[in-house]
Amino acid sequence: MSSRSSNPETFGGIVFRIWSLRGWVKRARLRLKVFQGSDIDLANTHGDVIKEVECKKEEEKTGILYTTFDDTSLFYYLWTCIVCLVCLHPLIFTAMSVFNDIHPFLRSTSNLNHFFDFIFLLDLFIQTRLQIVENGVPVKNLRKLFDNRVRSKQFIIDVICLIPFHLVPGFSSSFFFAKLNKLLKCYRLLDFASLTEIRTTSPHAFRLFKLVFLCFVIFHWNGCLYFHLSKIYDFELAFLEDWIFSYDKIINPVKAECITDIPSDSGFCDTRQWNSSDLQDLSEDEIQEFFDDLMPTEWGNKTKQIEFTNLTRQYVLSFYWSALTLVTLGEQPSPINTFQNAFEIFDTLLGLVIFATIVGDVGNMVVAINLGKSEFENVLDGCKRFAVYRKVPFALRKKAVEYFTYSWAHGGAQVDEEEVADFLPPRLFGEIAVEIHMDTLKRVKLFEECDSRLLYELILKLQPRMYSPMDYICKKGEVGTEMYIVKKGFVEVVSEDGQQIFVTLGSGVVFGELSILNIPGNKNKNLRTASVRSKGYSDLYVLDKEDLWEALREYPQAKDSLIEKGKQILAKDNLLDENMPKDDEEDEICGPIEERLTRYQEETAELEKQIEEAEIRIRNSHREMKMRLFRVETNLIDMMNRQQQK
Ligand SMILES: Nc1nc2c(ncn2[C@@H]2O[C@@H]3COP(=O)(O)O[C@H]3[C@H]2O)c(=O)[nH]1
Repeated sequence: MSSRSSNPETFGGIVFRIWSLRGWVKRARLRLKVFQGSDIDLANTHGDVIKEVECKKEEEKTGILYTTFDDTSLFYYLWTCIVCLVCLHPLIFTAMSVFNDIHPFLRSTSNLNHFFDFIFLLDLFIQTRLQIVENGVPVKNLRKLFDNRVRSKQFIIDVICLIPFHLVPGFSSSFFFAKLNKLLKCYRLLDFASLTEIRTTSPHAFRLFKLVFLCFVIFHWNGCLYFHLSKIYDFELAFLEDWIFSYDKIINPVKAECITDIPSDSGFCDTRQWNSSDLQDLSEDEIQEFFDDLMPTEWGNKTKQIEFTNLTRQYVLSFYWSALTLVTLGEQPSPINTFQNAFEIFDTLLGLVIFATIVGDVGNMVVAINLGKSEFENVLDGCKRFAVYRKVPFALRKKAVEYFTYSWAHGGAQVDEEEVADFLPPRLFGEIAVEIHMDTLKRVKLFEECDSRLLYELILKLQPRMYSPMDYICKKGEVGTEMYIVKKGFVEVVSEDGQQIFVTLGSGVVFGELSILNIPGNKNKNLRTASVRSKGYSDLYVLDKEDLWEALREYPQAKDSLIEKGKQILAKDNLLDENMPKDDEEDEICGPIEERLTRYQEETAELEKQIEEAEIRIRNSHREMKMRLFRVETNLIDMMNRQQQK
């Protein structure tokens, strides 16, 4: 008996031990993770490593069966365009099925539906292979992509869209209900919009198109709903109720033609002035009688023919009613019963929202389109006000205004390069800058043999600047602080009084380098050796002396080659004295000793600050480490105590 009763106890004990051991392992792993911080990733356990290797193997497989799609690729964009075009079919024709005259067309094109379903099916497949980004890396593993898609809401929508409701009894008789599920696929239009937004170079035009399209869809559905309601009310009542879609609107123009054929003795000769309001006092039966008696047979037949034959007219009038109501322009026939009132109220509210959205959106777009221009105009106005306030001579004021006009016309003020540079990562902006400026820099003879890495460094430091006609860029005898590269236009090297032109420099030429290169033997030292002025409007790149030297410090060979070329120019002008004692180069580059001392002081202060911060960080992490160690130790002791107790 005792052995029997001890058995369950032993079993329970074993289970308990396994359970507590599992708990301990779990906790220990968790603590290890906390202790080790983010450096150790527990996902790299044996099982996960095997999984990852399998994933990698699968990703490496090639061939059409293993293709995945990148949502930023051109292929995916074009495919989205195709799907969106197919989506337009249910979006337009589901609502239009309220017009009976369109049914023959819908029946004749029913074969196309299979093709559209095929496109939707293919889209569902492609979506299951759409790459996702995990930890910044695109995932290409098919199983992962499939699992991810299947778990998304869009997958459910895609599946619902593929249900063939036209085969389901009860739905098959109505095009509207048979196609209703396909409308869900219109979420792909949003995908198309966001993809286009990224790709387009005319975002404002696209946003305007999007707005117009949205309005069209809302007007379209509202117009079709209005026509459907009129059908429910029965069109004949339109003679009594102006609100309902009236054939009168269709018939009147044709009626005018028919009336000419009506015999004068038919008692219907005054029909030219005929108006539905004349019949308002009559009952429905009386109206019917009136028409049965008075209308000539020919006219009656013609009216019947017109009924439901003029689809375009029906649609256009319904759309027109819808657009007028939704943009709350008014002047629509008044509703006469509660439902019509409710419908009108709903439409008016919807219209107000749409109207507010349109006005707001269009306003924003116009502001965005003109933002650059209005900012530019503000600056120009400010400049004019300043010139008037400071009594600037008319000729100078004119010159300033002309400069503004030229810089606007040549796109200088339209793009804020600094804003773009701040937003983009430095490397990427560097690549863009290289692409833009390299062409000019390569044409510069001075940089012909320069290391391409030096050119890259220089490009990032170039500043664009524009000069007006006859503007002096530098004057002889001034201290040189920057050098220039002509991007566009011409500059003239002239004598001090500006009367004699020595040489005219065009695109790709460098000037102003002699006074900043600290060429040994330069008689003018760091002073400009000539005056330079802009011939017409000229676009220049400006390179600061400090920036040039900072770059040259890293590339001594390039520095030597630049100095050698400078020497050649100076020798040509007899401005080079090889016997001149060599200045302390450091002094020349870095400025006078006081300046250098201030700079060193600033740099030391900055370094001290950094060291202090680093010390604080080390102390904090030390304290944290100690606490973690303490916790681990306590846990280990607890655990060992518990083990001993057991
Ligand atoms: N002195 C001189 N300078 C020239 C000539 N052609 C172009 N320049 C440039 O004019 C610049 C004037 O300023 P810098 O002396 O710094 O550098 C000079 C040269 O880069 C020339 O024939 N003589």
